[in-house]
Amino acid sequence: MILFENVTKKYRGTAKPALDGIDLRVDRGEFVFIVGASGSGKSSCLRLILREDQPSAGKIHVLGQDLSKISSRKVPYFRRNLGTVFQDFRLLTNKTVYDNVAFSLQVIGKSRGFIQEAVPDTLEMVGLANKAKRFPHELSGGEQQRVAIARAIVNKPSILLADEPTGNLDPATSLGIMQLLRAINASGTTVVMATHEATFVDIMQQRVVELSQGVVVRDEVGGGYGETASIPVADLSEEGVQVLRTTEAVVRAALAPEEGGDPAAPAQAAPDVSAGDLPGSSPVAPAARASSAAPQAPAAPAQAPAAPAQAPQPPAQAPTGDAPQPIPPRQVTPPAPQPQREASVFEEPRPFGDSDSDIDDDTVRAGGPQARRIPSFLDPGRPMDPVQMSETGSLAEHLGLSRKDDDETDVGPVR
Ligand SMILES: Nc1ncnc2c1ncn2[C@@H]1O[C@H](COP(=O)(O)OP(=O)(O)OP(=O)(O)O)[C@@H](O)[C@H]1O
Repeated sequence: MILFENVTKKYRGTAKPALDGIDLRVDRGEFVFIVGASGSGKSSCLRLILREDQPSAGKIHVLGQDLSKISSRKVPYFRRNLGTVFQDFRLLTNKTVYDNVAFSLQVIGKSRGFIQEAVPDTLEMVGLANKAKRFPHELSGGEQQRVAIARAIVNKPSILLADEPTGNLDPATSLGIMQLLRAINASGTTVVMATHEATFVDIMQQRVVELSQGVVVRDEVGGGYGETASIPVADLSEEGVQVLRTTEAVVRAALAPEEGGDPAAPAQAAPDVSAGDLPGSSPVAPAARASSAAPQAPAAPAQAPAAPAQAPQPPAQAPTGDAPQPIPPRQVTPPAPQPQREASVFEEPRPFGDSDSDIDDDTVRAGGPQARRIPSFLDPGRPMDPVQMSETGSLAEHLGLSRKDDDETDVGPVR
């Protein structure tokens, strides 16, 4: 699907190449993190895949095409197969959410009927069906990134390239974005993501390609960001470390594959971390914080831990002989479950005082005065059937998202 053969990229006026003899193969359906210190060549790599730039030496094939043979005139057609997401969202500020997503289809000449069907479906998929009429400045950062992701996937690209997609987001919001990228990958889209986010890379146990000064120094499946010399350790405050650890506990429980289960299937037992564990929220009980802050410690729950409710899901793809051989997932010990509290890590700040009518009923969880509004497709307990999804190509449908929601009245025709 993506093949780099001895690729070197040297920018004009620079002494050292940004990429130096890279060999890389990414197969269909993979989720690959590209990590490395600032300046190690991650973005250069993505730009070459996108054919925004050409290598100084070596060959690049993407989707079976030799990129050196694609004429400039045909590059836009080639790019229709690739979705891109960036750290800074890059939304059109004078267009609504709906029109931002629709625009990417209009420019490639999709019919009005196609657009009117595809855009609401995709907005549902990213949990923004009820915000179609908003403008970017009326959205939170996480919501803006979800618009950018909707725009990137609305034309069902084979490959999604993400350059630091969570770089401008807080940890809890980033988690929602990672869940979304993972769901998109589970539906069959190959995802290549450049990132500095050690937490997600460590926990998601996907393939990790590490660059150092333009050279691949590590390429492993199920690897972590962890103890790599080329990654700068962030200068975090005590509070920052605490937030990161708390997030790590949440992410581990929500995203890590179950032991012996399918890496593409979401963990069935939601972690017991409430909004109180998240930055900017009220303090939590010491016991809860302690369990979150020490995710590796053996769980010693007072009550029997929640057993996985589902049998392991089938893999999204049959492994190919060319793909790197998976290594067994690392032992992951989620924080000890605590009854009476549900995960609410997907809840984002609601700075604009949304009324309840703004919320899709399907996303409101029953149970208690503080029923949380979690887009159902982001619910870590929600089973996915990637095989079924890939058969129809409709992620929204197989995530159980009905189109009979309030977005039908919310979105208007393309202007
Ligand atoms: N257009 C350019 N002209 C000259 N040098 C460039 C250009 N783009 C990137 N470089 C250099 O190439 C090297 C790799 O840059 P690149 O942006 O690919 O790294 P990166 O790993 O994505 O960094 P970061 O994590 O900071 O985004 C750096 O030394 C950078 O200064």
